[in-house]
Amino acid sequence: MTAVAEGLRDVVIGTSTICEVLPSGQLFYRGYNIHDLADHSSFEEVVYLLWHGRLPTLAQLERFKAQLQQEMAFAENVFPLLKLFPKSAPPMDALRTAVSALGMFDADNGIHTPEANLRKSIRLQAAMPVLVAAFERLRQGLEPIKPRPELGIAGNFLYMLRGEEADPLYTRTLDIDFILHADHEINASTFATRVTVATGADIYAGIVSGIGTLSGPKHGAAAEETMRMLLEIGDISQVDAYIRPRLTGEKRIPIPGFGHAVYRAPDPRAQHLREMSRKLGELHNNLKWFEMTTAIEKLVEELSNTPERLAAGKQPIYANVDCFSASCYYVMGFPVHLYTPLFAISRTAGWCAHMMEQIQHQKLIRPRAEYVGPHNLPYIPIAQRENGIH
Ligand SMILES: CC(=O)SCCNC(=O)CCNC(=O)[C@H](O)C(C)(C)COP(=O)(O)OP(=O)(O)OC[C@H]1O[C@@H](n2cnc3c(N)ncnc32)[C@H](O)[C@@H]1OP(=O)(O)O
Ligand SMILES: O=C([O-])CC(=O)C(=O)O
Repeated sequence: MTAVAEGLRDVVIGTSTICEVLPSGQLFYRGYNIHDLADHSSFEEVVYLLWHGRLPTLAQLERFKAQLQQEMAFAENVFPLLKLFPKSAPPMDALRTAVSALGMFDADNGIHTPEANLRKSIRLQAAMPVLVAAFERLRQGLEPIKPRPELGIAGNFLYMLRGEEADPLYTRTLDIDFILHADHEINASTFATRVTVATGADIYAGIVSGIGTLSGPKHGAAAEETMRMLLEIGDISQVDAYIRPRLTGEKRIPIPGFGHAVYRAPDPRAQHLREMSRKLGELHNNLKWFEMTTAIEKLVEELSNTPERLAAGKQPIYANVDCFSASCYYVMGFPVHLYTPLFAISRTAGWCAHMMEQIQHQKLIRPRAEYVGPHNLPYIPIAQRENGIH
């Protein structure tokens, strides 16, 4: 058997035309630079790009937005179920369960034609923000609000969460955040969705796998962990005392929001989020979290930029996409437990694009493990086994 690739690092699982991640710190969706998309595009336009492989014309985008808007009420099928969940349920668990149930209301469930998969993707993309906002209101003891589809995905999400139309600056900030989080090649959750549909399972099953996989702190929950760390540190004067021992002490503890499995240079998405965090901080006259994150960033880079690490071919440890998302969301007033669901809303775009591509490939994904356990043990009948010696 070939050499073991722990964590499948740098293993190429197939070809794709969706997303290119370069270790040198560049990111492209369908060949378009993430910087151009973040500066000029809307989330809906990026979803169209990811699913259709080309940027839409104005008429195509209007038609696509209308399709998304039409499906925003679809999520209401599972509102009675959301009401049964405990208010203390982790929102990612609620989302995973709600999406799983929603599939049973979709007439296209189990139909695998490209047309049916596109219709389901539109329904899922429209449903995710509605489900997240509705469950958050229920958690707060409030009734879910009916969507206002004409506000678009980001605007309607903010409206459904707060019961009032959001400031256009907030809507645009969230829209850019969704663009930046929409896709990232074969990250863990996208891989999980591809593995799921490669068996012939439905894309609802794939999204359930994706949500479950995104919920871990090494992946999608890193922004929540970053914010909890910022709150624990409490003040910029405490940054050094908190970070230094975790990076250089006997027992190393990973710093959330830093490091990446592919990038060996700064994550190109972080620069947009850093700037957004600064602007939001200025707007609210609350630069505390931005400044604290920047101080951590400077220290982590400095402490990881050692001659020993560089000699061993390791790079400084840079901020990833989750690092400055934390302070952006906090200043925008989102509860910390909503940060990962926000990620799931945007990543649905990438998950669906990858699942639709995977279904075209029609190849089961089935890697191997190198077996290193014992061989050929004698089978001892249960009555003769003693204290684990058998
Ligand atoms: C959307 C996303 O999923 S982005 C990632 C979100 N996750 C996080 O922010 C959690 C914190 N980060 C991490 O745990 C890691 O960086 C991961 C899981 C993302 C990537 O892990 P790996 O691929 O193993 O990282 P990599 O091989 O580049 O690590 C190289 C070295 O840097 C260290 N390192 C990497 N990230 C960190 C970090 N956040 N804090 C401290 N040290 C780190 C590793 O311990 C390793 O050092 P060593 O070889 O001396 O033991
Ligand atoms: O690509 C990865 O491994 C993680 C990541 O940045 C993402 O999913 O956005």
